[in-house]
Amino acid sequence: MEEQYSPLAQPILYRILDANLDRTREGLRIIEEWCRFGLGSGELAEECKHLRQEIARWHTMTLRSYRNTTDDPGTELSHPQEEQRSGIEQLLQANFCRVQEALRVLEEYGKLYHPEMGKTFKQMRYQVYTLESRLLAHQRHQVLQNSYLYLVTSPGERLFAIVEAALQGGLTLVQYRDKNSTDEIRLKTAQKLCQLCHRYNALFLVNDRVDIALAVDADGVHLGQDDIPLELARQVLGPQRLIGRSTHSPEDLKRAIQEGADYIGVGPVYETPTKAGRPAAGLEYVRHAVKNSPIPWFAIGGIDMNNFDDVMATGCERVAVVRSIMNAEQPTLVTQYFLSQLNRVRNLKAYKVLPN
Ligand SMILES: Cc1ncc(COP(=O)(O)OP(=O)(O)O)c(N)n1
Ligand SMILES: Cc1nc(C(=O)O)sc1CCOP(=O)(O)O
Ligand SMILES: [Mg+2]
Repeated sequence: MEEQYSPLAQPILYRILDANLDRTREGLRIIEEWCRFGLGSGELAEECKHLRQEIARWHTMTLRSYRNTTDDPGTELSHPQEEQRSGIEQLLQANFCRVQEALRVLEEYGKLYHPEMGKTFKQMRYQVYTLESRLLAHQRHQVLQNSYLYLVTSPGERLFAIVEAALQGGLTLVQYRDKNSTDEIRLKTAQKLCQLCHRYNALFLVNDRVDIALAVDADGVHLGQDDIPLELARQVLGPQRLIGRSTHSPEDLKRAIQEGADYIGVGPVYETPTKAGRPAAGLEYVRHAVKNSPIPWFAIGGIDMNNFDDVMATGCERVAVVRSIMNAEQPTLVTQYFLSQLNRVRNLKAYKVLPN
């Protein structure tokens, strides 16, 4: 790498560059390990590796030779937040932040070192922003793919306690549904629920309201047939957030898939007081979804422990419930029961005891 002399005292510049080259390489390595071992995504891991190699080309022996760790006051500095990570989400966020900050430093100080360095590191910073979005999207889709039980909430004094109990039972997908509260309450509740779900690495979606989903940084939104068009929601939310769509007929199902829904609701399987007035689409429509939906879908409407086996007998693998969990005396146990039964059916299919 050719060097250009700068007015800044050379050892200082070289130490700044060395420290930040190190920081970006380390941060990217941490992210890469998650892409590889956590997400099993060769493509994302390869991208991190490629970036690390690009950065390594700038990390010359000359720059490294100016390192002076013993006299660096920065090695002693640590923020309490660096000592603790609440989960993988926070760990990744902290490392993306660290990499992006260091790339910005390299972009600015690099201009004093080499005519190409500023431009190169600016480009890399944008590549890292894109990587962060892709990783987040990948992670969300993966959790969705592995979610077989979906809790759609109803308002009530025990809302947070019930959702937390269900999360403790292994729930990974939650939708906040509240038809009557003021927007002020909806926003506050959504914020709290979102934090709660993320603490358990579960996805959090908002019913109907794209604006609230965005405001609380939810993982996505659930739209009904009478809500805003999916295309518009996608424009607002971007490609990395999830969009679910209710469907009540084969035509709805086909359209939702064509419009790019990430998952669909299929129902009501049975008439239900939670959605009073909507006629049941029935098990026949569930059988149609079994054969025709290439994307994840959840049977919904009146599903409880008594009729669960009938629903599963159609070949359905995922269910969404409101009352079965929200009205349960022991939401953790009910969640565990549903999850174990859903698991059992999938295992029977995997071992060919049941047809796929
Ligand atoms: C998973 C899931 N499926 C269907 C619905 C119903 O949505 P919608 O038709 O928009 O009715 P409301 O829930 O808004 O009354 C859902 N919420 N979740
Ligand atoms: C919110 C909702 N949507 C439905 C649909 O078919 O689109 S059925 C439904 C209510 C589901 O509540 P419960 O589990 O209490 O019957
Ligand atoms: Mg709706």
